[in-house]
Amino acid sequence: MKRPEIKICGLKNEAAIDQVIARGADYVGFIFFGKSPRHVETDEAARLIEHVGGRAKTVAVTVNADNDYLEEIVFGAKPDMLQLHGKESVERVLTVKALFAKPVIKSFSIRTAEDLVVTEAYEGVADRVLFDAKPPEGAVLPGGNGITFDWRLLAGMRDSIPYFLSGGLNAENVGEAIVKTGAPGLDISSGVEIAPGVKDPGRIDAFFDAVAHALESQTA
Ligand SMILES: O=C(O)c1ccccc1NCC(=O)[C@H](O)[C@H](O)COP(=O)(O)O
Repeated sequence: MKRPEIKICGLKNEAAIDQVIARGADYVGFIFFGKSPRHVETDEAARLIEHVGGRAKTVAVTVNADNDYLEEIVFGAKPDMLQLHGKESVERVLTVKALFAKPVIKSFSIRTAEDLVVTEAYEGVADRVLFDAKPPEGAVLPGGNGITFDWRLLAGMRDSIPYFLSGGLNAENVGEAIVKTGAPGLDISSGVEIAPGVKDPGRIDAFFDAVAHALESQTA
């Protein structure tokens, strides 16, 4: 089985960035959403992205951001990619790509099979898609809620589109997620934290160890 690409989201300091990259993260995500405990200001993100220094792809995660905010992020922080984690339409994704010339990851909230149907319209429009769990009613955050969805819904997705499986992944369940979905990408945030917005070295190591173990078991 091919090793899935791994994206660690919601990073806020150099030590956690260095650790996840050393352990093999392919993408590191920075949250630009004021209500999130993982939010980073643009100047802070610029420093962190400079610190990454090309060792992993850097992703700016935004939620229904307007052009002014995207411009501030793109030119201020200089991420490699934009993640659109709100209710951005196909047209909005096309506009963002045309205006800012950055690859786009479009996120979707998934609970039922119908939630996946709408994502088809974005094929060939978004560069990658990310399937996250639908937040609970009344949740403040559209992502980073640490909840899973029914991975069986992804049956048949294996080859059709490069996607990240996201939502509630952690060291305990990532092996099962890999086996059940064969996802080409995995995305995790709160599963490697000890408190909202606080990444934990032990949990980061446990997560990467669990991924390695699952892949070894597959090839054995
Ligand atoms: O993580 C946040 O606080 C967040 C806030 C607003 C929009 C998106 C956000 N996270 C985006 C991600 O890509 C997370 O990694 C994804 O939702 C999975 O989070 P988790 O279930 O905690 O692993």
